[in-house]
Amino acid sequence: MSQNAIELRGLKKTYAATKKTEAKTALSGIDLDIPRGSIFGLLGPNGAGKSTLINILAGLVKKSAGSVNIWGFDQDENPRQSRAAIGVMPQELNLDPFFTPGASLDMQAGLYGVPKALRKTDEILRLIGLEDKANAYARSLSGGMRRRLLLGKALVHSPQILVLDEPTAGVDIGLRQMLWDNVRQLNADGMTVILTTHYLEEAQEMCDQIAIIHEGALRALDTTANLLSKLDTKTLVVETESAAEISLPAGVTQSQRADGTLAFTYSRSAISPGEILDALRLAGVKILDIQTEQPDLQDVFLDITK
Ligand SMILES: Nc1ncnc2c1ncn2[C@@H]1O[C@H](COP(=O)(O)OP(=O)(O)OP(=O)(O)O)[C@@H](O)[C@H]1O
Repeated sequence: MSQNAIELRGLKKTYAATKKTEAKTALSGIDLDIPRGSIFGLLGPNGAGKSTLINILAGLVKKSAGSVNIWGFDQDENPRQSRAAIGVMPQELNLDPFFTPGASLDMQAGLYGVPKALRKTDEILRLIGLEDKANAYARSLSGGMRRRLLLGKALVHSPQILVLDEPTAGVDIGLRQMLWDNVRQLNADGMTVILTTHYLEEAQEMCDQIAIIHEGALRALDTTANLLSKLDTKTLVVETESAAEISLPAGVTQSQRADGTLAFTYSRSAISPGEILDALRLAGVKILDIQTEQPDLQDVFLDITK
């Protein structure tokens, strides 16, 4: 059996034209393997095609071409099994206001055909910290509690793969921490996690592997560490006592930051920070403090999607 949780080949999606809108190609042929057991980040600017991809995985949007294999099951040949392998926490808070969290989880389990004896309603309520709200109406829950309930609903059928679409958009730090603790725990217990987020620091911290999509195409796919090491630029930040005319090695750009420090950006494969410091000394600049800055995921992202 395949060692990948998800395998996509030539995945395309074109939304049909309507009276008001032209046809729109959201995915233009994606080949992608997502390894089992990983926390995988799907990143891209607004409109890149992330939600389309996730909705195709969830069986909510019909692909135009290509193949989707989920946990070894081809989506066209085995739609039921491939759907059962995946749980999706959607972006929108689409909860029925008249259901209690307990009833909501129970009904979702019923929709997935989980027999009553195998339902884990109490266990899930505990995991998402809503055991004391089991019998409260959804409309009385705070936004954060509703989001936790959506996570719970994605888990009722014990899927092998959990998909989180912008799980932390607009949530406070406490809830964000709780969601990530939940996700780490589920992943440690063997669940493959796929997430989209606009918070790049979060992706950098959480994900083993990252795919960047832009305008419907896959632009980068690598481990987070490799993506970060690919960017060759580095910055040396120097606090000086006095300004001076500095004759810098070719390829180094100098700028002044708002706090008065000088920033020198250079290509680390071509220049060493020692060469920049030598140039500063030669110009008679007195150095009070120095630090270097590595590129972060935001730099990688901007480089790829510019
Ligand atoms: N139902 C639809 N009908 C027509 N076009 C659509 C539909 N859904 C999405 N699109 C278009 O497809 C493209 C990709 O949209 P998608 O929602 O997949 O992007 P996204 O990467 O999830 O963006 P965001 O980060 O803003 O959520 C966009 O140009 C969008 O306008």
